[in-house]
Amino acid sequence: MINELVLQRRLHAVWRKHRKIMHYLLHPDAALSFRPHVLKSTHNLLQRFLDEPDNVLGNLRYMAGETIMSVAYGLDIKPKNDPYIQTAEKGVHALVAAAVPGAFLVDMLPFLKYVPEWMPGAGFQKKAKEWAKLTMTMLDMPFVAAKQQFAQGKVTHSVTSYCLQKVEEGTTDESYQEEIIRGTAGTLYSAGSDTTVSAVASCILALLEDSDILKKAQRELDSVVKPGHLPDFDDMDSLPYITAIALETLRWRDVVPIAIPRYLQADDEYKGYRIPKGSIVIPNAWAMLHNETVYPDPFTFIPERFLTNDDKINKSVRDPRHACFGFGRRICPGRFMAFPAVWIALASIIHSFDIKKAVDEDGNIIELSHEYHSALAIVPKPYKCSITPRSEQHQRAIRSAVLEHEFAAH
Ligand code: HEM
Repeated sequence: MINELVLQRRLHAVWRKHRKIMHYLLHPDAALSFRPHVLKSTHNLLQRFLDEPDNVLGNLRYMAGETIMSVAYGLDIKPKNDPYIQTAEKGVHALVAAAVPGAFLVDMLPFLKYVPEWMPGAGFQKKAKEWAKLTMTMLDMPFVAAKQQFAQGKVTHSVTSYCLQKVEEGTTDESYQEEIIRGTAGTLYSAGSDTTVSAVASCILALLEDSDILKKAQRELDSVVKPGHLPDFDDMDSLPYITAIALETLRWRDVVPIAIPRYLQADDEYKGYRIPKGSIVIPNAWAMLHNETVYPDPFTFIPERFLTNDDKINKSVRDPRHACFGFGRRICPGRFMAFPAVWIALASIIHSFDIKKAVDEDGNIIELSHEYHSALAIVPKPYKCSITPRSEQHQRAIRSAVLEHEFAAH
């Protein structure tokens, strides 16, 4: 018991240090400094859709991976089969599988952890070892590369380079220890990749079901973005319908339907109900975001619910960000980067491509199953659709934006 308490305190202290660094580098103003990283991976995503239009989920994963690799470590990735992304994806899958509540009998029956590995049904122990190895590699590999880059003086703005700089300057702040920096960067990857993929992939599903929304959004973009250009963050205030689409996406298919469970450290009370110390409380964000008194017809994708009659964002409708990014001390520290990242990905895809349901060899429309992988963050299962550039000009704008990023890097 005492050992467990000591371990819990130690983990809590580490978590607080991670949060401190994340808060410092990802608060609203600081998050602005990562917008170039986000824009670059968004433009690369558009180019991937030109080259591999059928690989929707794969392309989105690559974009999210590229963003986080550059934000967390300042690493550039290869256009295909990047070893950092591949390693991180394996590590994240291990973490996701282990984090599904109740996926393993040992979650319910803790005494099972004492059962030997060779016993039938004790497969979780073997899995736990494999997963531990994958997550350690995921933490180490990009961190070692980022450290080497830093030592060679090739410094790109990132969470790791900022922290290593603090160490070099001789900071006495205990948060800047190698273990903590490595853990912080690794946590960003595991928390920030599937979540962004989920949001953008869900929105594409919604647009496939209602082509009027896509057309209306394209009209708005055409009236704001100059021909031959791509949307930018500066356009956000002029594109309320795109913002409404992003908000509706985060509400409609809430990425993390139930937030991280909490363990009550003291007795509490809610609406007359006593909640004793030691209880586990699980915030149900899904219920909040599908409450029909707040959001009428909650299972239908209706971006207009967030607009006034004169097409401005309606401040009197509850913003889904009050629930979709979690609550209290564990609220998503990446939220000030995450929302703009989802927004620019959606604006750019909608601006550049026509998106339609796919047809089979006989010309029949392939309907969508809307199936999701169930984990802490839900992600749509791979689906087929047709993504084609809206014109030659849109295609050229994508290729030249990607080239500009390449020139800027050299
Ligand atoms: C649409 C995108 C995203 C959504 C919907 C989302 C949502 C969430 C939610 C609901 C939580 C749990 C909060 C709670 O239990 O109260 C969380 C945690 C977290 N998120 Fe996000 N997130 C997104 C993107 C990101 C990004 C891009 C990053 C990193 C740059 C990030 C970093 C984190 C971290 C590190 C945690 C763990 C916090 C902790 O354990 O204290 N998230 N996120």
